[in-house]
Amino acid sequence: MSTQSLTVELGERSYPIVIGNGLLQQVPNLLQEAGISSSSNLLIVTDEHVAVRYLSLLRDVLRAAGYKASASVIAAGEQSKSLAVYERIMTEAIEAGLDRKSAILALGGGVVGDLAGFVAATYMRGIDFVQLPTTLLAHDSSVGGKVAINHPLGKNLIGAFHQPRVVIYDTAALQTLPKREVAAGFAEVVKHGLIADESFVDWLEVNAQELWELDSELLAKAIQRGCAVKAEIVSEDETEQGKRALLNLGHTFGHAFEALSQYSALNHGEAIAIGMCLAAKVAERIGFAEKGIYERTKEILRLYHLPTSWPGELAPEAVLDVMKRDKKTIGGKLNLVLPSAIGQVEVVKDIDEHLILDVMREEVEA
Ligand SMILES: NC(=O)c1ccc[n+]([C@@H]2O[C@H](COP(=O)([O-])OP(=O)(O)OC[C@H]3O[C@@H](n4cnc5c(N)ncnc54)[C@H](O)[C@@H]3O)[C@@H](O)[C@H]2O)c1
Ligand SMILES: O=C(O)C(=O)C[C@@H](O)[C@H](O)[C@H](O)COP(=O)(O)O
Ligand SMILES: [Zn+2]
Repeated sequence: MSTQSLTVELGERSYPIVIGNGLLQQVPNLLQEAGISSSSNLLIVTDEHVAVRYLSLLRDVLRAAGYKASASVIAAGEQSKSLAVYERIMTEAIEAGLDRKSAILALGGGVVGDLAGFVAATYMRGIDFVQLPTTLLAHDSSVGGKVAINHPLGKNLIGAFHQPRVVIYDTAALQTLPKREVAAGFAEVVKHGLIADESFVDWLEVNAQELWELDSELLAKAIQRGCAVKAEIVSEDETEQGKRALLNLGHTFGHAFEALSQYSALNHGEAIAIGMCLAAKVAERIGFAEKGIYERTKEILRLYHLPTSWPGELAPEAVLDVMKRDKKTIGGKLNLVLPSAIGQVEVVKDIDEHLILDVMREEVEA
């Protein structure tokens, strides 16, 4: 497969997303093209699973090209998106002598990208960072500049908008992903189809088996289309004044599931898969979408081995309380992203909370 590139158009802060097999070897060249010089120290942030597979390779190619890079290795998993781990990386950045011309390289999935990006956004009031995604889900998290850590009371509540200088996506890394994480990544791929492109949803249905087996040509197409949907929306509305909220399909429910399960029982992709089903069911119930959208949403997510039913013991009332801390909630009013058809979504305001509770209670009993 050849290397593909697309651009997130943001004026002076525009940047490329470069996608290809074996791209970790090309990191020094791509850093130079992005204007990241070898005069100041770099800090690679990664997690323990990724470090054992890819850290030496990255350090070796950087060293050979004259870059000096320290590494900060965090525990794998969502619980690392915390103030405590943020503080630890900050300390390591200071000890490594990072200055205002330094850059942070986020080598990993969305946890590493969100956390390292937030360190970069705040270290000395903001330094450069580069996304080196290694999960399928990170086709979404590495693009768009939302960087954040979690609070026990709510997901991504502490964060910033800080765009990377370049996204370097080595698709070879996906071959070592555990299947549960492959499934999680497809939740966001499917989301991009459900938001913006019915024909992409059809294609994801037809090719589900080959995609699940990580056929490299098809996978690269899925990643490119997902990134393109995201890049276009981010280019129009970088800081979520309007349209960008559409990328949050399923997330008001999903983020509440994650927070209530202490960021451990469900991963992000699983949580938003269930969330997208609930959004479809609410949409049908209020007459916003035609009957059938809930079933089709569930079916496509099942093709990718994702959960579609209520997560365990969580009480709907508790879920609703946490949903109210969603960043789309304004003046105490919940705003939900709902599908009107496959490939079309809108933010719907002032939905009766009792109706949302009824839908969730039905799911508990189903
Ligand atoms: N900023 C955004 O726009 C955005 C978008 C979507 C999701 N997110 C965030 O992304 C996070 C989820 O990201 P994720 O699903 O990538 O999770 P993750 O970063 O926790 O990675 C999942 C697991 O896969 C392992 N792993 C990563 N790459 C591997 C590889 N190549 N081989 C083997 N194992 C590998 C990790 O160690 C981890 O155990 C959530 O915190 C979510 O909120 C952010
Ligand atoms: O980039 C966006 O905008 C998204 O909403 C993408 C989501 O997949 C992602 O999970 C994001 O981190 C959620 O943002 P939040 O503002 O709801 O925390
Ligand atoms: Zn998400």
